[in-house]
Amino acid sequence: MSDAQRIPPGSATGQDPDTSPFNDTGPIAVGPAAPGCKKRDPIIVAEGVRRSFGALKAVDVDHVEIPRHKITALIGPNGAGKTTFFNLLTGFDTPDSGSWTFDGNNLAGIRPHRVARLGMVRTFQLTKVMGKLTVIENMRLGGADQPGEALWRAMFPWLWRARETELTRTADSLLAMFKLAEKREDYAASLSGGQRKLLEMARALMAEPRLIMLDEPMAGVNPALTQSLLDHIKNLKSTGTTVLFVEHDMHVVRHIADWVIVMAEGRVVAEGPPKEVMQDQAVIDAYLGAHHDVDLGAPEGIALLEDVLSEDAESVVGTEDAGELLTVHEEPDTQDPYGRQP
Ligand SMILES: Nc1ncnc2c1ncn2[C@@H]1O[C@H](COP(=O)(O)OP(=O)(O)OP(=O)(O)O)[C@@H](O)[C@H]1O
Repeated sequence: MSDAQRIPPGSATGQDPDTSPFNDTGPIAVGPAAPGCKKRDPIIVAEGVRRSFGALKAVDVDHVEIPRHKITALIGPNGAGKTTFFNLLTGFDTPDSGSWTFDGNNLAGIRPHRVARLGMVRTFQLTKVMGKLTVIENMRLGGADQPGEALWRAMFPWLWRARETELTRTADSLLAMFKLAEKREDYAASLSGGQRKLLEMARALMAEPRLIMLDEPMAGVNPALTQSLLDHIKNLKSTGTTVLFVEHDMHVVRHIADWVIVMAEGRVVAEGPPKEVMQDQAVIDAYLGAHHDVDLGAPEGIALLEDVLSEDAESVVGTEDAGELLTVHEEPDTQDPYGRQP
């Protein structure tokens, strides 16, 4: 299925992720899963991407492909190079060598705002919302910037007003979905850490990305919001948006990821479907470390790991919000924020 058939993210509420046309369940990889394996339909293809800081090889990726219309988790121990890899792919940092394409476009050397305009948008581990702007002002800033917009605005102010009205309608619809409507006029600085994460994700969706990259979306999010954030991520996939996210909470990874890529010391050491990856010896050695004796292939092993994770303040495991993801959403939002008729 092509990206042209995508549904804008803001209009996803009420759609059942399990019946979405984008939920094709065929194999993701061509052949067996292995580090650097080829995908049937990759949206990102990265080749020989390396970045060192002094003697430290922070990223040393030979080849990796990110599958289109899937949720891919990038996991690995602290310092594995995950955020640096995100920074490189999105133009926030420059590699020593390497190339990568997004939907066939070569992105090496392309600056972050142009990467975003091409449809690849990211959020940050430490949110970058503008504290001195209100929530709605932050949202409007995220709207996809149209070519020649400044000129447009100066010469045809009435056209700009129409565009601003459209942006505001989209923003309000996304704020409602992310349960931030009541905070619309508040300064972003007054939001909790978790609410800022939601705002950053909602703002990223204003650009109607084809790929959204989320750096630790759950960190700092209160358990009451975690479930709805997980639902939003699943919903994005059902609208045809590809998701790549960095996450430490294995419970989250296991529940929402279609594919997992494991990094350690800058390299891709394993990849595959979540269940398989969590039984991989390289992952157990590199990532699960102290819990290497836990058998993740057995229910007892998983229960034991969940006990360990439940002691982690950021984990939803063991909280009342843990459990299966909701696939039925409260009130379907019949208003399309992009103004289209059903
Ligand atoms: N600007 C920088 N200058 C020097 N070293 C850096 C810089 N950015 C990252 N590093 C180092 O590169 C390595 C990879 O860091 P990175 O933040 O990408 O890891 P990570 O996998 O995202 O870790 P975490 O899970 O803790 O966020 C680390 O050893 C880090 O200290």
